[in-house]
Amino acid sequence: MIEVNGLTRTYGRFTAVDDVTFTAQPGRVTGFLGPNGAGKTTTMRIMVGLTPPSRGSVRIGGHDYRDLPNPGRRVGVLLDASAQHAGRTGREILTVGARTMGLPASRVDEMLQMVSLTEQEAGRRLRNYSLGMKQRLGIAHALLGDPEVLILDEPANGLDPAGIRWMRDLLKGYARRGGTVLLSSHLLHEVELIADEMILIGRGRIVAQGDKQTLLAQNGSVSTYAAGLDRDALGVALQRAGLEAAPDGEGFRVTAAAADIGRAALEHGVVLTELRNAAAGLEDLFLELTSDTQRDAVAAHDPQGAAA
Ligand SMILES: Nc1ncnc2c1ncn2[C@@H]1O[C@H](COP(=O)(O)OP(=O)(O)OP(=O)(O)O)[C@@H](O)[C@H]1O
Repeated sequence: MIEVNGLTRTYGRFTAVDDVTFTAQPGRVTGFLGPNGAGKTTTMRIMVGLTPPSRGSVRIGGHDYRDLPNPGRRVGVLLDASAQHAGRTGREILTVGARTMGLPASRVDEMLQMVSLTEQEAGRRLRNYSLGMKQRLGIAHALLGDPEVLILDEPANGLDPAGIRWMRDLLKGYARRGGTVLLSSHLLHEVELIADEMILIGRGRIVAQGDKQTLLAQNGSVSTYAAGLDRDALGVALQRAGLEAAPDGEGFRVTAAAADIGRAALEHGVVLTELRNAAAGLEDLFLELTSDTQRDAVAAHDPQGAAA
């Protein structure tokens, strides 16, 4: 388990991480999601003792990371896949890691196999690795000591679609076996499919957290598109049922569940031709919650403003 409590990091007068509190539970994949510069990397660096916090604390399995005698056996870390000796081969990097952790050399082959790096690729120097290969090696390095906690910063970066699916299955399996996974991303779709829990961060502050359903429900995203054979009659039926409806194309966007709309239509003898979930979804929620922290907010919503 990772427990982050009131974590704050300032640089001069700038606050990069602002009173961040959350828990990543064993058996779950927790996604740490936020736009560029939101404070994800800084938070993760503090977790593993690379950056001191200005305030607050992080406990991993009840301990401060720096107090762990053989940290690689407890916590697998991938912060920057390029932050290894560029002149070493992939195999050498894993071998050094295995020796430091007191693991048998056979573990290196197991890991290379697990991340699908071939014998030939493992013999290449890191400086000649593609970004995706570096990520695979970084994941192998994080998993080397069979730790119970994984902290991964943008692990999907540079992976192709098949690689992303592979990583998703790997991390889900790891969590299913009781591991704690915290992974960051600035891309919602990468996190959405893999994370059981999501922590949304913007400008150093947590703006929302919970599982997908909770996040959507908390933010009142119940919205249904409804259309009927007789548009006016449907409008009257919705109004009489006290449902909030806004005209949208041939039908209405209604702030109500499909069952309530169906009932209203039935009561007034209106034939429905379309009834579907029109909730904005997590993407919109993510952009909305972090809107004042998105540097491209104006350009994205106001193309003319962007051109001006
Ligand atoms: N050593 C430092 N000195 C000054 N500012 C820093 C330092 N390290 C990080 N920052 C600032 O803190 C903010 C958060 O950066 P961080 O790298 O944690 O963001 P991030 O969420 O990981 O972003 P990205 O998705 O772009 O990787 C940024 O504005 C960054 O410039």
